Amino acid sequence: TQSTRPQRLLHAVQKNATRGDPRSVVKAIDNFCRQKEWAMNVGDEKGCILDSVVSEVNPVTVLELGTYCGYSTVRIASLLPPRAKIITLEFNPDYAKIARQVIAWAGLEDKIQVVEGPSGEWIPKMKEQFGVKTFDLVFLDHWKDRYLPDTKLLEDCGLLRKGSILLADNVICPGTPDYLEYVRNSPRYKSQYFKSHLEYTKAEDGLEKSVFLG
Ligand SMILES: O=C(NCc1cccc(CNc2ccc3[nH]ncc3c2)c1)c1cc(-c2ccc(F)cc2)cc(O)c1O
Ligand SMILES: [Mg+2]
Repeated sequence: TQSTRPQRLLHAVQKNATRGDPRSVVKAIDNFCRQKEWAMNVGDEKGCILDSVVSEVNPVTVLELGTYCGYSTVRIASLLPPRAKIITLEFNPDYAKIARQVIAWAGLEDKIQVVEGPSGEWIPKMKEQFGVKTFDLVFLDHWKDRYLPDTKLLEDCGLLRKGSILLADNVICPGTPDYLEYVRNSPRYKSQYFKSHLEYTKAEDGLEKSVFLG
């Protein structure tokens, strides 16, 4: 039977990256996507912006919406302080299966919890299921029409505190117009756009960083 793109991406990691070396896993995925097949990882250019935001925030609790193959999960987790944790939600079970193996290859299982299911169901359960009080950083990279409803859900569930950072991928391509309008016009957020390019291409894209003001 034909393999899937996530399976081929995992094989490229297992072939080219060093076990236990997260940066080599990131490099192997970027090389695979540049040389072999495009895939919807945040990529190396936007990934550097992600790295700088993570390093600046130094989060203890991170929520990622949309794991895919675990590229940004590994990128973020490799920068976290020792006791910090990242919970990453993935709706597609096939993606989750691959992501767990990519994360294991990077040796970051202890810092990452991959949770399968839709954000709309899991966000209201974060406190009771995972003992989360609030998130220091949320990375939004799932279905683009879910960014706004899930942001409102995070607010309503009391999962954001004064100073929590939302970092959203793809605000230009594919685009998240309703989300952008909300975080840029709401008095409850201070927003900043980081212009970049769609992963592995010359098309414009960018990340929107929004600070929750409480
Ligand atoms: O659409 C995108 N990513 C999201 C996505 C997409 C498919 C499946 C899932 C299933 N995972 C999922 C779903 C719902 C969920 N709820 N909670 C968790 C959760 C997880 C997620 C995307 C597209 C492009 C892109 C494509 C084509 C093109 F030409 C230009 C650009 C570039 C990106 O960087 C992208 O991130
Ligand atoms: Mg994305």
